[in-house]
Amino acid sequence: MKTSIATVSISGNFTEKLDAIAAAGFDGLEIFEQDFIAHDGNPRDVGDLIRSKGLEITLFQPFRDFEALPDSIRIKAFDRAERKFDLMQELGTDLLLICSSCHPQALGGIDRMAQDFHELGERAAKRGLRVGFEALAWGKHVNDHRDAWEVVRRADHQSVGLILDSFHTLSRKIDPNTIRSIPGDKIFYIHLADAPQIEMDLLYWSRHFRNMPGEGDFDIKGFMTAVMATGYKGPISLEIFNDQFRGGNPKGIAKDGYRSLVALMDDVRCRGAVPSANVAPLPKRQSVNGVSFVEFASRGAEAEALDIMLKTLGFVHTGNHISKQLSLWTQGDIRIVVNRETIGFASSAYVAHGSTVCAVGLSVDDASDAALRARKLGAEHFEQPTGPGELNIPAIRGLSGSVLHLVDEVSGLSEVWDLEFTAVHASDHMAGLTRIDHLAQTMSYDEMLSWSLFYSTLFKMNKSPMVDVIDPDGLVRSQALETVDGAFRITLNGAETHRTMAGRFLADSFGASVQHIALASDDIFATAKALAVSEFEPLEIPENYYADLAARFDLSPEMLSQLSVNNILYDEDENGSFFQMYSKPFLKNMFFEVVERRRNYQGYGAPNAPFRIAAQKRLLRPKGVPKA
Ligand SMILES: O=C(O)c1ccc(O)c(O)c1
Ligand SMILES: [Mg+2]
Repeated sequence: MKTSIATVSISGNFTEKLDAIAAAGFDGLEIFEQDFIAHDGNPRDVGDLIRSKGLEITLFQPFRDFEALPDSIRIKAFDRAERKFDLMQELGTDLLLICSSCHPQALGGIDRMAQDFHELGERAAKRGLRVGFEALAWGKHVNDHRDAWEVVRRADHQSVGLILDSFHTLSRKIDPNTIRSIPGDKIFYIHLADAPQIEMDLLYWSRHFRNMPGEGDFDIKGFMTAVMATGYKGPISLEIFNDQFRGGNPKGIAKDGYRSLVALMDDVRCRGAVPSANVAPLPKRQSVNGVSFVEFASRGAEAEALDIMLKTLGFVHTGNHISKQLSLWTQGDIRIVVNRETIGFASSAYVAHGSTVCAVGLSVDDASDAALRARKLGAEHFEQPTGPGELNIPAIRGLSGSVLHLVDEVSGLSEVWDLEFTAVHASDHMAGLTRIDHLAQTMSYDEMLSWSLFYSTLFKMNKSPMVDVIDPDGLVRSQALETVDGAFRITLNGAETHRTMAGRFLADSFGASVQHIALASDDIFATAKALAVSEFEPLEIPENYYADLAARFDLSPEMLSQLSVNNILYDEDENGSFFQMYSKPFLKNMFFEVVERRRNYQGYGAPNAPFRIAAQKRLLRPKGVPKA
């Protein structure tokens, strides 16, 4: 099974596209005609250049408005095709994609189209070339792969086949299982693209919003499983028209594409649809059992401020590292490490970003398998020298080069705390915080698809629908990913302007990172009481908010007054209710959140975000100072 990608999917000039595609690991590429025309090299040299990078040209496309034209312009269409055949022979590729006609004069008629394709097949065969017919979702007469197949079937020529494109089939909600009855050897090529489920004009949706398999909402696995059932053995190729990607980093986008394709083929293989010899299996996707630890890189006064914040949140400084300047703070199952080292990875993270979450430990069933899967999907391995008595925990690079450690029980890695840390204080005077409910990572909006693909391909995690978070100074988009049991939750918050709280954090910390950590309590009112004793200062929520709560929900006066006295925010969904309390912002716009989920509430309190952000911004922007 060959992997391929269309040049149109990648940003940059032609050479940058080729380099990025080769570096990502693809077997081949399809030349999108515009990219070739804009390039200044002759076709023979372009072909040689591509092959010198170890890539095959799997297809040339698109050839438009060919079939079922009236006689007056039909001859010209065949002449155009001959010119493209010349070009393909120079380039060194044998397959031309013909997309269904949008020509205003196209006549339609299955047999007329089939006749045209038969004749074109004859001409292609003379040169050892082939043509494939793809139904555009907005084609004038053919806009459904079943009709395109009927044309190909009636053309009855060995050099004429069908090209399927997941976007055109799934955007029109055509059942992909209709593909199963097409003979695999008559399918010449597969285009794969996902897309967010939005109601819009098909052409506009396709040309601007496609994304990598797994990044959108289409059932790409169902589509691919049906394709594989036909016995199809040709290339699978990404064809992604996306405005963000056009302006993105070529290498990063190519890498995401490869990751999405490899993960997809492995998922399809797991469904038994691909002979296992065809695709090497990846170690299986694992769930995440929770956040094992969060590590901050910090120094001096900022580290002191962090210590104080942890203390007021009821954490206890329980241990110090045997050889490094690492202090461990614990509460319930939560571990927070403050790293004050002046050499090594955390120190570099501090120099680059200031005080920051430099590492996160995720607890999984099999850490080395999880690390191997990640590396096979293109994640960067991380290792740093270990001192005497220290364990080498499998790790990969995550957001902005931070480190994601994978910790399991099997290999004794979870005992690192006993082995590497000496006890300082016994844990007492806790505020009832039990575990990390979720980590919130802030990034630029352009990075969101990439990181959501990262988590969903590495681990067994589901995406929630994206929500808009209204900041007084702009919009922030938020995408949550969570394991089925909710043991690990992460929210990705995408900022587009530096004026939002998220955008300011991004600018101040020179890159994406964890902006807040939500800590779970089983009884938020008891926690609030304990936190008052430890002098925790909650973010103050205005009375207007509580007056609105009284109008929106059926809450008792006692409950409303308890919420208001404790500055606790409230939300509910059909499964349960949610309570949230925030810290004031500290360091560079970071903060903690305390949450209680009752029954089976699944969200993150998105309706409360505008009020929380406004309250935080009141503290960050002194009164009377005009906004920037
Ligand atoms: O948007 C288009 O015109 C277009 C062209 C070629 C394709 O393969 C395709 O899927 C769409
Ligand atoms: Mg296509």
